[in-house]
Amino acid sequence: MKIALLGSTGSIGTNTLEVCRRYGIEVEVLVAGNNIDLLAKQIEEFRPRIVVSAKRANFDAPVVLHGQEGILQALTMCESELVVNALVGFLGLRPTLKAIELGKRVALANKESLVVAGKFIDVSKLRPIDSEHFGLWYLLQSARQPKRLILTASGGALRDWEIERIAHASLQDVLNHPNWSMGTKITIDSATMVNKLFEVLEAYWLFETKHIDAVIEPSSLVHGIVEFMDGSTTMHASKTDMKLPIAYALGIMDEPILSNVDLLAMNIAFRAIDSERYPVWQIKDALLQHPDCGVVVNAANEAAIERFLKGSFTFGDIAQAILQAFERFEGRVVNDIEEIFAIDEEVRNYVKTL
Ligand SMILES: NC(=O)C1=CN([C@@H]2O[C@H](COP(=O)(O)OP(=O)(O)OC[C@H]3O[C@@H](n4cnc5c(N)ncnc54)[C@H](OP(=O)(O)O)[C@@H]3O)[C@@H](O)[C@H]2O)C=CC1
Ligand SMILES: CC(=O)[C@@H](O)[C@H](O)COP(=O)(O)O
Ligand SMILES: [Mn+2]
Repeated sequence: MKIALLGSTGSIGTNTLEVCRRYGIEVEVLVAGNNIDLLAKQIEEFRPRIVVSAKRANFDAPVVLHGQEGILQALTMCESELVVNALVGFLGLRPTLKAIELGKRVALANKESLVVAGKFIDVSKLRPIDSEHFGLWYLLQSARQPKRLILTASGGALRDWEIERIAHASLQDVLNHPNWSMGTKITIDSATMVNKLFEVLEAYWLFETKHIDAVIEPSSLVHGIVEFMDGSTTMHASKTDMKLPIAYALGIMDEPILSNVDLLAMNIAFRAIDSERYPVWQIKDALLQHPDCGVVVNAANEAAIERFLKGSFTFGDIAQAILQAFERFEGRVVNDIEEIFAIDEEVRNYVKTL
């Protein structure tokens, strides 16, 4: 089997390459952004036929492309039937759509694709990499009737902070995730709880139910929970290591991928998600009622994070921008995929004015 890997230099990308290394999977395409040095090392080891970087650069590969158009060209040119989309943000949407249009399957880490355009994505072509959705998928293999799907959240870096201090947390504070080592953007999303808001929408598109909720599980050892009609509740537990969901998404199953959790070291307790600590959580039900507004929340979040990283927004401003954008663009219905791109731009421009 060979794969096209988009986002090879990131947290999911490097974990994917570890899985490829371990199970001898050929990598036909490597796509990265600006981490040219790491990309060059990956090329030396995996010898891909096609390489794409954000900006024009020289690499030792038969085909070298660049930019977002280069990613789409690489997908068209490659033979791989499986594309791992580990790009971060809205930028990942066109590659997801293109891969599906070309008849390929997508191992999807780029949750933003589903958040903004779930309505236009054939989910039967997807294998979810997100740990909670992998956990839910695992639990849903039984033929029994589920009643409610529950995602777990770590609570993020600020989960034990006094609420009054949170609005002025620094980037360094926010990046101190308690359990997972991930890219900057998703780690910020974890601290605002936007990540879980996105995962609720992701679960809605993947599993076609609105009976979805989330709770905090501070150790991140339980990933997904299913309540069944008969009164049973099952939970998926595994170590905080993305190689398990990634391996399954690559078709490697029932292998000793990870060691099991140490039951005697587990101390599982659940907490409710509090909208005072995580203001974005107040729109969770409204967003499930209006899933087309995922594009609004995503664009506001990406534009607000950009301002936070540049210093013109505080951490607290991120949630406020999302809530204001959600109110302003309330109930938007999206009729076709090009409208997604138009709304995305409109919302980003709106956040610039705040
Ligand atoms: N990390 C995790 O454990 C999990 C992540 N996810 C999701 O997976 C996705 C990736 O997350 P993560 O790996 O943490 O993110 P990272 O920031 O670690 O990696 C992002 C990748 O995208 C590449 N990239 C960024 N901009 C461009 C561009 N313009 N052109 C080409 N490539 C680009 C980066 O390249 P470069 O670094 O070279 O600039 C990097 O390879 C996100 O959607 C996230 O929400 C979901 C569940 C768990
Ligand atoms: C590993 C993974 O799937 C992430 O999405 C993780 O869930 C983020 O942590 P939070 O639970 O803090 O959002
Ligand atoms: Mn997750």
